[in-house]
Amino acid sequence: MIGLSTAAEVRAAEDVLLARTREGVLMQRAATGLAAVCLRLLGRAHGARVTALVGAGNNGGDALFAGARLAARGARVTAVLLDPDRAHPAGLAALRRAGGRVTGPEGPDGLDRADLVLDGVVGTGGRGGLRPPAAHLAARAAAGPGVTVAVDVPSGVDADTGAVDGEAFAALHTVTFGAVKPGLVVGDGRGCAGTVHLVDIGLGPHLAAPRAHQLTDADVAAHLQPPEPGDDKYSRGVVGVVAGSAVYPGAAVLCTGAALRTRPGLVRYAGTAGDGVRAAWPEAIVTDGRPSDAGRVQAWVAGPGMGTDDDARATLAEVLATDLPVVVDADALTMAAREPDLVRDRRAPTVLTPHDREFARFGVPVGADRIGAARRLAAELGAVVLLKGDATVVAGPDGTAFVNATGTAELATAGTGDVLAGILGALLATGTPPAETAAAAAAHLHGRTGQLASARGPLVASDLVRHLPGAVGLVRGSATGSLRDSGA
Ligand SMILES: NC(=O)C1=CN([C@@H]2O[C@H](COP(=O)(O)OP(=O)(O)OC[C@H]3O[C@@H](n4cnc5c(N)ncnc54)[C@H](OP(=O)(O)O)[C@@H]3O)[C@@H](O)[C@H]2O)[C@@H](O)CC1
Ligand SMILES: [K+]
Repeated sequence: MIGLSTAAEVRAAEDVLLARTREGVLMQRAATGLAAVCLRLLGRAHGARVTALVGAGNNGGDALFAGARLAARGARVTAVLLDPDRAHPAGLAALRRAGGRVTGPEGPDGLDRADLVLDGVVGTGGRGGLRPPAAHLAARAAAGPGVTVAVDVPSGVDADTGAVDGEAFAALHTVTFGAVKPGLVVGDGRGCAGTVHLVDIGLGPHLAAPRAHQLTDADVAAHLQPPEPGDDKYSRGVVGVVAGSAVYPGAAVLCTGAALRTRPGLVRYAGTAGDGVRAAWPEAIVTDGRPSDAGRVQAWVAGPGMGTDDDARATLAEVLATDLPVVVDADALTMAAREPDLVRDRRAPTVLTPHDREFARFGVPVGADRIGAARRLAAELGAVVLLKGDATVVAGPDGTAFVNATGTAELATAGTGDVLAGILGALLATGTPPAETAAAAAAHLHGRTGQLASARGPLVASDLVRHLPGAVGLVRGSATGSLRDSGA
């Protein structure tokens, strides 16, 4: 699990460490790690052209010291000082000693010929979008040929929320220090940060326990264990699905299939799309009656394609009145937004899975702080909120949050939400992980499935169902190191 630490949490840990280390040690650690990543990206130092955009704070200091290291290895480094009178004095001296050139914001900056552009305008001390002329230089860097590398945080991005209020530096890579900040992996900040590289500067023991996390394949694999010799269809979790309708059985078919393919135990379906489900999934146990006719289940998935009429409302209320975990998706969200008391403070876990428009029906639009928004609704309803997006956010009522790392734009197509709901039902049915962890694991697996299903071209939702067993295998395999990266 990767902890996501806010700027204040990082600063508090830095303060403890600064008091115990010689002056400048932390910045040297940061600059050394930054220069090492730049060298890897450049492939060579000698003759490489590097332009560093340098603000007046310590973020600029990091860029200057890293520039000095690159210059000492033969790179042609130009530092563009945005506020020449306030540039980090020791960093500036080091760059000059190493043979780097220095110019003001109006001077010759080499941006249009640079092999690499370092963004040291502003880091965790920033407020709001970039000011001119930094905004102008950032736009030129993005349009130029150089690899763009943000120092700690892309300037203009809110390190805690990922909000961009105005202009921000568009980085292909971000080298961040001490801990990954939430703003690098969520919201608009995710798009500005590119690939995130974490440099250890020794903060670990001093960091407060993070309240937000990213799961890795290894974390998710722990919830996708193969069956053991004593397992049977009941011990692997029985999922109940209320979804779809006679006219639109598709959602029921996708949701049921996803639950079956995630953990092939037992799926019971109750509703008017029974014929469609029987035809597609003979493995499912189908009743055309009410949820109470379905037999014993361990978690319910309610909502995809079920409609919002009186009958659908009664079905949803019946499921929510049980003491079982319930996934509230799609049409069920519309009904829950009308009547929040249906879901508020149930004793068993409830997981709501809104996209932005569904979220707004609960009263307040998502806004730029997606983690904050999910936490607010989760606390208000006493439920887990899974807020869908490029980087899906999960929040529990106690504020524990997760940001998904495996999302792909290919998942933005009809029916993929029905598949996610089915995966989530399967992971909730065993009741082992806390519901927010199960929801985060479901989002992770859904993303991995999307990556797999779109490896050779665009996907449709039923491709996801077909690729689920492969994705489960991929996640398990990556976790033991036999396949691909860690998934973070
Ligand atoms: N502490 C440590 O030991 C370590 C810290 N480290 C590093 O320090 C960084 C934090 O440094 P920091 O606190 O000095 O603030 P920083 O991010 O440089 O910004 C302040 C400057 O930005 C300016 N500015 C603000 N908003 C702006 C905007 N929208 N657009 C343009 N400018 C804007 C603001 O201007 P002012 O408002 O004062 O006019 C001020 O000049 C951290 O991210 C990491 O890189 C590492 O070396 C590890 C050890
Ligand atoms: K920066």
